[in-house]
Amino acid sequence: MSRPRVLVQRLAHGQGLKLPSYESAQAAGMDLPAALSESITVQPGGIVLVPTGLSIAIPAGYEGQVRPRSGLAIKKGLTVVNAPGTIDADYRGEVKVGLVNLGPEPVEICRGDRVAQLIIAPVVQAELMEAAELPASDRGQGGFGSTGK
Ligand SMILES: O=c1ccn([C@H]2C[C@H](O)[C@@H](COP(=O)(O)OP(=O)(O)OP(=O)(O)O)O2)c(=O)[nH]1
Ligand SMILES: [Mg+2]
Repeated sequence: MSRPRVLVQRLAHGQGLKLPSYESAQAAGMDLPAALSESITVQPGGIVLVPTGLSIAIPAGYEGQVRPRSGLAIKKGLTVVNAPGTIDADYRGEVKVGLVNLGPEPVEICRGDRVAQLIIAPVVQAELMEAAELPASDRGQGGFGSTGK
């Protein structure tokens, strides 16, 4: 499968940091670095918006998803507060990572730490068509556990 080309611009405060890359042959995500000038500590329950020092241009028909790294989430409780974050193809601002500390201890984040991962995925834009009635289905209005445990 051909790879969509994503342009990446390193911002001034991202200079010197490693560009995100796929760390294994079939990795789905590229880790995003924290482009902090100095370390920060996220208190339990605290939310921080972490710069990556990167702006990207994703081709039309794709999106970026900012997802947690499982190691950080499971070991420390540090996860993406709006997971999965959405990077629109037409967004040219800095990619930022919203993190929340769900763990019991403060978590320190240092410059260069890989705090989340970026997935490039195809998207479709639908056409909404207003209708007075919807076509019947077997499920109907059943949901929220209607099929049992
Ligand atoms: O984790 C994220 C989520 C979003 N963004 C950037 C890229 C995205 O294209 C833009 C808008 O995101 P979203 O649509 O989720 O936020 P919004 O609150 O709806 O803002 P807007 O009104 O600007 O769309 O913010 C990030 O850098 N990181
Ligand atoms: Mg939006």
